[in-house]
Amino acid sequence: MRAILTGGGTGGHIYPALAIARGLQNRFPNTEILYVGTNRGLEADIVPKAHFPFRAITVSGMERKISFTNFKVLWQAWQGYREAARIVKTFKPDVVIGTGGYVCGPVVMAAARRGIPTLIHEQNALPGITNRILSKFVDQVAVTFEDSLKYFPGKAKVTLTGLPVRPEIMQAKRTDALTSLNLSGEKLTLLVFGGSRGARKINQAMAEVIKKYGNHPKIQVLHATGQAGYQEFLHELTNNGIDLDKYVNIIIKPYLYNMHEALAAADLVISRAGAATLAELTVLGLPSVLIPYPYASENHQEYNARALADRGAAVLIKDAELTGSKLVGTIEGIINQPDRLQSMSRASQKLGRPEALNDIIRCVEKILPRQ
Ligand SMILES: CC(=O)N[C@H]1[C@@H](OP(=O)(O)OP(=O)(O)OC[C@H]2O[C@@H](n3ccc(=O)[nH]c3=O)[C@H](O)[C@@H]2O)O[C@H](CO)[C@@H](O)[C@@H]1O
Repeated sequence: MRAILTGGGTGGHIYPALAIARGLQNRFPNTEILYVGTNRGLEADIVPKAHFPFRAITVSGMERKISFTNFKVLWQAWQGYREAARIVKTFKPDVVIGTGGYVCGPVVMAAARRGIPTLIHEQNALPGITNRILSKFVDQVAVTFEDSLKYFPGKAKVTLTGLPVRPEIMQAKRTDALTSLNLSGEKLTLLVFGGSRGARKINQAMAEVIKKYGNHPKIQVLHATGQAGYQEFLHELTNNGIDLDKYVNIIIKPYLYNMHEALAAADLVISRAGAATLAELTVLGLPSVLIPYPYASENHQEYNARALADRGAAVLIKDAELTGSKLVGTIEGIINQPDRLQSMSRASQKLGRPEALNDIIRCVEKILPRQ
């Protein structure tokens, strides 16, 4: 079996593609993978490190208004299409799988035009433009959120699969995680982070939360500021008269490399609303306060957050409305009613899709020619 995976720009498109590549190799031993991306996207760095062969094509994103740059982009798209068509012709894949981002366009189109089975995976509740266009040409569309089904009208070929999460996230044990993170088993754990790069706005609001819960007998906080915001946040705390050395129940880190343990230890999560984060929260049935990143393309994080908030699994706070006191008030409103925490947790669990990877692989099987 030979498969081309394509998707790129940000980690949000690349990690699902890598998970699917590994899933295919487990299901079909001897699967040969080729990953097609661009040299400018993060995939050029991440994919070779994940030990998959990588080929780059020329392609870049359109501006959303008519401009000279767009003519250049169209010319590049045509070049990219020809490069993709050559790669598809020589690699002779049995299936081509796209996970979003501009680079998917020419690669998946080139395969579809040659009659090669194609599948795309959409991570967000509001689908990206490339996937919306490609959905008209591919054999299967796998989606993460029920809310995005309406953007893909060809029902027969659209399947709600969810987004694969890292295996260690489902395996981590709470008691081991608490010990490893130096947290207490007697306190309620608030886990706070702002997506993989952190979020300044969330950090700013957290100063008040830390002031409120510093040395609280029943509550502890694990907060990842993002690498870039760490020093600034520590200064902010000092300026607010907060001396972290005096608080035994507050842990501040630049980044959580052991997110599987942090999630296993958490009772309530405060974060942005990226698709991977939400897949992790729901697979574990974690309740959350979500503050969508407002500058994500077409504000898609708000749609992701609403998919949870509308079903009672999360409380949504708009970034523009976020203040320290609003965050404290929202947290208090949840943790002071034990029933609410539990009902949010049950609603979150209902949305979790621990079988996401297997379901995506089953979609691939459906379109493969009979062996
Ligand atoms: C800013 C932006 O446009 N982000 C988009 C990007 O997500 P992006 O990949 O930036 O963000 P996600 O929330 O999807 O994932 C963040 C990942 O980082 C991990 N993590 C985070 C902090 C930390 O300290 N340690 C750690 O391990 C989280 O567990 C999660 O697995 O692609 C996703 C899928 O298309 C979109 O839904 C997001 O909106």
